[in-house]
Amino acid sequence: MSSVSIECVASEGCRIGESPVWDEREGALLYVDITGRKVCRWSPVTRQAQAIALDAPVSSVALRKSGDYVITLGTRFAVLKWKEELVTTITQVDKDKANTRFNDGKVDPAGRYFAGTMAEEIRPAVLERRQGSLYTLFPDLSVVKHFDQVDISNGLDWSLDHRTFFYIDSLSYSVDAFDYDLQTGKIGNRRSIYKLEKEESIPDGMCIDTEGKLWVACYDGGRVIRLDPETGKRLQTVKLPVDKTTSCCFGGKDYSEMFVTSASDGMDKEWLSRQPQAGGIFKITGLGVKGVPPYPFAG
Ligand SMILES: O=C(O)[C@H](O)[C@@H](O)[C@H](O)[C@H](O)CO
Ligand SMILES: [Zn+2]
Repeated sequence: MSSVSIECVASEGCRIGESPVWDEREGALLYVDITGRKVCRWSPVTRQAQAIALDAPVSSVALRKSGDYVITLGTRFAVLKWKEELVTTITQVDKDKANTRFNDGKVDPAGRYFAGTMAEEIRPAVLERRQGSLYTLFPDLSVVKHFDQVDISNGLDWSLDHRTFFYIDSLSYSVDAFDYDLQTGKIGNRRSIYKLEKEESIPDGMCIDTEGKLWVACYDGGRVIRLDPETGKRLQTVKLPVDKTTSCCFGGKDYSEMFVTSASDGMDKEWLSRQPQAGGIFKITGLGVKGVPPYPFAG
């Protein structure tokens, strides 16, 4: 066994850190602070994070083939030009809903941007239920809704053979799988592959490693867990020094390091004083596995 070590690399304290993505072109880690309304880019060279402030909750960020980034902002898909600090709306979803916003999103192996919505939270994990939907933004900029009735649309990724889509609706306390058609982007045959145990609390963001195993950040569980989607067994638990771990991705050299985002919203003074790194970004080394580079949006 290699020895796992954990370091807090950015302690600026996100309100809800989310959507970590390794940007190989820049050699930097992208992430968002949803309620802090910022897209951030952390450089391992300067050990500093730059941030762009936005006018609405920004819940995910993804690479774009032609350069720039794409983001989910409020209920909009948008383009973010980093240097110009310019946001251009692509399209809006949930037009029939007054109180929703996008949450987690990720690009599929064919360059389609998947992202889901949820009702605005009254406080963490407390919200009007079944208001969310899962959407895809296609490279031609059309949008398809896959299903509705989602509580908190969250982590997503694809199997290494691209034939399975993994998805988390947090309040189901389950990690689900769908059959995936890479040609069309269609999903079907939903089933649960893992139910969280009590102390693991709420499943949030996730990513896949090069052995096809899933890593799930457990919100209020203070950990990431590694799951075998074939057997439904948990293979490993890595505990972090903060409770509100929200998402994870691989990055750094050869995608051999894991980055974990966290949140501080919903913590009182006493809780925050026990966990001063809440809202920080953590780097885990020595896991002995690598990740899959993120796919860029093809539109
Ligand atoms: O990080 C996210 O995905 C949500 O935006 C958060 O609000 C939490 O996950 C949620 O509160 C716990 O389920
Ligand atoms: Zn999340």
